[in-house]
Amino acid sequence: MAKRGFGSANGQETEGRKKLSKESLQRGLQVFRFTLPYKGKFIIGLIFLLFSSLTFMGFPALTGVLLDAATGNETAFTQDLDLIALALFGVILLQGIFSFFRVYFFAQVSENSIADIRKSLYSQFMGLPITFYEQRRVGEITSRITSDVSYIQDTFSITLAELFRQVTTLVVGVGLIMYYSVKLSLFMLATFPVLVIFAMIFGKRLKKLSKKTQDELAVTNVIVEETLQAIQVVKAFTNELFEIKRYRSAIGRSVNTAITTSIYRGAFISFIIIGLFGGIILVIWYGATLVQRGDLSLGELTSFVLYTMFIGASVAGLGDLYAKIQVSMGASERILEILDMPAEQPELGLQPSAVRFNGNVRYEHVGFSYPTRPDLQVLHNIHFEIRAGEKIALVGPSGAGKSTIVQLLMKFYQVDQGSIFVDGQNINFMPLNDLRSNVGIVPQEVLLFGGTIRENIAYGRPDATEEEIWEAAQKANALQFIQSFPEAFDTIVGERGVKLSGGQRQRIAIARAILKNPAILILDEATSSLDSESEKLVQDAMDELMKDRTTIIIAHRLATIRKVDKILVIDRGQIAEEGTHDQLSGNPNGIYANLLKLQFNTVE
Ligand SMILES: Nc1ncnc2c1ncn2[C@@H]1O[C@H](COP(=O)(O)OP(=O)(O)OP(=O)(O)O)[C@@H](O)[C@H]1O
Repeated sequence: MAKRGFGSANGQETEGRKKLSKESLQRGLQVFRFTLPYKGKFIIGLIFLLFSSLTFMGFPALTGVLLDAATGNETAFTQDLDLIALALFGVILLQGIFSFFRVYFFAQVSENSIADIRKSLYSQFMGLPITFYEQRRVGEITSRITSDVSYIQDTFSITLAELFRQVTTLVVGVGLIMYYSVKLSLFMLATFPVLVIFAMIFGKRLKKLSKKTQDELAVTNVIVEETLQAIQVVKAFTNELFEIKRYRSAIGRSVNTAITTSIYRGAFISFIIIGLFGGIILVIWYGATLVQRGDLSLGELTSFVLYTMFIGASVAGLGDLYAKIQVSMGASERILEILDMPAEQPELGLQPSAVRFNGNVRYEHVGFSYPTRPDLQVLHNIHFEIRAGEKIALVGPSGAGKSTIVQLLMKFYQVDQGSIFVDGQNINFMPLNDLRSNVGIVPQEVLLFGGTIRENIAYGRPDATEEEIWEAAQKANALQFIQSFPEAFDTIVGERGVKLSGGQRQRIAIARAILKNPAILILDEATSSLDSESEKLVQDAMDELMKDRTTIIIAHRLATIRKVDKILVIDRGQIAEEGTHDQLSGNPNGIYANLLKLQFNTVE
């Protein structure tokens, strides 16, 4: 039952951490185009960042001067300890103020540009064709707008500033220590490469283990996600214990890996502590000998040691920043890849279409295979015509291609062979908005959005008035049950609301379609049968909806389609028979007559 590999959103984090190549960097950096509208604020933020980094670098120097003044060393620019201490306060105060503005301006840039990225992504999601969604998991797509975007947000708000700060610290710091003592600086810098090489080897191993821990955790999350989604199945098969055991052993594995990882992490941290502080002890020791020889003052040594610590911290920080940048470059590549995909209709208008069709539909020798399964031809030479206002029914065995025929009319997919015409116009050369706003659909499985019944009906036409909604509900035979709820049209439905029955949901869908008032209607009959009273209410509502509209009914119960103008029997992607109910049932060897017999017997 478990869908292995589902919910890979967690794995994405590590997956996306590719090595930075020149091309990936160039591509990834394009995400900065979203900060362009805020470049003024970005530059101001950068200036404050520079100020705050530089003032911070004044702190060790002044501390050294304070010590030199205290020990009566002539090199101090003043011997007034109070004044130097005040200057130290001043530096820290300035640093605090600059930091405030840096955070404030960077937040403005990052929040606004991240919001812009999210808006663009969502608009793009709305505009991408159905095939995009068929080739990807929903979890994978949503992680673009959730986790990938947050990686970039981190970059805009923290990582970039940190990078800038660390580099400034490194450059200015190395310059300053050179100024204090070239000898000591060279001695200090000689200890660094050793530390860095060790840290890199350790770090790599740790990264691998962390990935393994994450993957193990992802597996446990998949179990929770799946079983909670399909809790009814778990309970129906009394597999609770089985699932508990499965979850427990997955958790056990993840704990074991996490503990092994923590040993490495602990070792890594102690290495850094011992290595780094060991290095500092060496520097202090060598520095002390220089002080003893009179080559360096005590204050200078103190400043030197403080700068060394700053430099050490920024080198250590840079590795972490590099990893973060890798992740966000990966995330930005994935986001840009989606933004650069061709949308279904580039002209996606915000205005509803004003074009009104008559409803003449013609399929001319249509052949089709789904883009996801190009080797399987689903439709062959489908050829028929419906004149405005006529009603036709598509019948045939499951998997014959009935739904595919109507999906092509909505242009969810492009036909491979032949063409489809609406009012004599090839739908390939027609604005999608015009086409789809003239086609209404009442699907088999009605999906309601979380919200009120009113909102769900108004989905057919968001600008509908209260009276129109009321009228549509009445025509759809839905008014009675809606008014039986204490909250009537304000009743919340959907996942966290009242659960409506199949027949009630269908009538909401019919009310939606009535509001939309399309020239062409597609009725996909529900396979699960309703009780006879509900069935009659739904059927009456459908009859009302079909009035004066071209209608295509995907029929599962043949009793409901006796009055249609034409029945097309679809078999293995072809029109096997065509005619009225009387014509088709008169042919005892025909598929339709046999289907009729079969259903008749089943009903009996
Ligand atoms: N999105 C899709 N991608 C790939 N193949 C598909 C897709 N949808 C349907 N198919 C395949 O196309 C064929 C026709 O399916 P279709 O849903 O049109 O049949 P149907 O007659 O409507 O069946 P039913 O009565 O069970 O709804 C089937 O073989 C099905 O597996």
